Amino acid sequence: MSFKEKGLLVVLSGPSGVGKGTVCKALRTRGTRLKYSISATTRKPREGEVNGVHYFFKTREQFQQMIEQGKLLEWAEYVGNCYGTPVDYVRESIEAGDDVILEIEVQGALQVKRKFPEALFIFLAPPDLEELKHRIVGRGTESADLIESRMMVAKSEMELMQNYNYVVENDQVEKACDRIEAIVLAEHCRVDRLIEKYTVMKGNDET
Ligand SMILES: Nc1nc2c(ncn2[C@@H]2O[C@H](COP(=O)(O)OP(=O)(O)O)[C@@H](O)[C@H]2O)c(=O)[nH]1
Ligand SMILES: Nc1ncnc2c1ncn2[C@@H]1O[C@H](COP(=O)(O)OP(=O)(O)O)[C@@H](O)[C@H]1O
Repeated sequence: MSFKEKGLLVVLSGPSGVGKGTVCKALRTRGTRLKYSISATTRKPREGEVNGVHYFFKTREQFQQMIEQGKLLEWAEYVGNCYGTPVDYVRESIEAGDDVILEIEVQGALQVKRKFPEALFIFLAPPDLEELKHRIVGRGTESADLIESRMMVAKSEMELMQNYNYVVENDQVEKACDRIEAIVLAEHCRVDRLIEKYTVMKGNDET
């Protein structure tokens, strides 16, 4: 008998503006074998964002209903808006043996850690806080007030990086992608070795 390998849940987290979205997009372009969960949010769509592609855009009432109906694996309020991960997509993909990546903020990542301790937690870190601010300003999607709020949150989020399995510096997008791919591959090898070990043990038991 052999054990069926489930997919990995990869949680990529880190402060706003560090480059989570950019790195995930680059991983997709490379064709890295990961499925991307689409979050629900009460934030208004930015220009060019499409419902069901970038986010599922919800009203506060609809979001509250999702929480009450247990439809979210985790959720968090972040700079005045709610964000959450629909649970069904994650569970079904993992059961089917597919790896899933969540690109979420730090509070949500801590909730996933309580529910899915076996997930792989990767903290994406900026080279320094000056560069982080530079990236948020450069993106041009936030007002001055919101930039300051996001920087305040970022500083407290940086203190939580010790809760993660890995810290990946996003100095250059392609290098960050290489590091993430290597971490996922190493985790698969580790799980493969464990499966092999337990399959042999079980075989010995049965003889
Ligand atoms: N907890 C949680 N955070 C999320 C989720 N989806 C997105 N986020 C995070 O919410 C924060 C704000 O997202 P957004 O408004 O799209 O801004 P941006 O990611 O900084 O461009 C980011 O740190 C996202 O990673 C989710 O489903 N759950
Ligand atoms: N390694 C990098 N070097 C320079 N700029 C980057 C890097 N990664 C991302 N950026 C830029 O930083 C800004 C924020 O990136 P984004 O992916 O939106 O961050 P997040 O999803 O973490 O909020 C974008 O303008 C993006 O082009």
